[in-house]
Amino acid sequence: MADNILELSDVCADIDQYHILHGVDLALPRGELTVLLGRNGAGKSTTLRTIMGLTKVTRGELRFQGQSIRGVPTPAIARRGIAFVPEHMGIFSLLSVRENMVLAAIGGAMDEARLDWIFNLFPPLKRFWDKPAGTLSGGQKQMLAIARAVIEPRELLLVDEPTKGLAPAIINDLADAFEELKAQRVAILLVEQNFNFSRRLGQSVAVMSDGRIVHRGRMADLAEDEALQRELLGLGLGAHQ
Ligand SMILES: Nc1ncnc2c1ncn2[C@@H]1O[C@H](COP(=O)(O)OP(=O)(O)OP(=O)(O)O)[C@@H](O)[C@H]1O
Repeated sequence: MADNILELSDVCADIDQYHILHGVDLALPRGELTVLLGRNGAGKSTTLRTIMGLTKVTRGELRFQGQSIRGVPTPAIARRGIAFVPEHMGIFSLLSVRENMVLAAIGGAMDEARLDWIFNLFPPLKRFWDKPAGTLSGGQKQMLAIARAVIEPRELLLVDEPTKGLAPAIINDLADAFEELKAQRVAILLVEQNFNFSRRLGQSVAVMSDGRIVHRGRMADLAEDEALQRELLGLGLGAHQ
């Protein structure tokens, strides 16, 4: 059997009275970056929130490191080693970059060596260390949000659309940082709409449609198959430029 860090089988989830996930089957290989693709409204963000225990699961099973996390409270899921960077990043605008990081570290103490590694990953955070997070650019805020998620060693990182609204140069810096996280063998589930970014980083890929996974495989195979991209994602030639 493949060595999967997280497995979802037949997961159904509701938001209020709405059925949003309709039987999600997903397996994340340990130490790999998996991209979750799909059109707007397919259920990608809801899948991440469901893994974190933030939606009501009505059917199915979620296993992290072989153990069920269905019904486990969100803080306990985080303590088991899953970090979540939501689309809106969850940083504190009025607090400094340093204060944001201190709040993210368990017990408030930051490991010096780990902080050096983070500064190397995201140099602007060192430059703006004592500045309010609200004064950072969009890309720098995204860097801070990811840095907060990895200030403690993590087994699995869930990141929702980190490139949304960012300029190409910053997207490139973010891609470099994800390469470094991959090199550390952190498993990552990345929700993305930017196919070029996804293609560069993804090892495995899953595609969602209408609350289900409709394709799972190697990213290299999907990247080569333009007909499949069109069928699954509606991508035109523009995605390949
Ligand atoms: N709070 C909510 N109340 C009702 N419906 C919701 C709520 N949040 C999401 N939905 C619905 O759930 C479905 C899946 O949304 P979700 O945000 O998970 O999709 P997505 O694939 O991440 O798309 P996007 O890229 O647009 O965020 C959509 O039809 C959306 O309208």
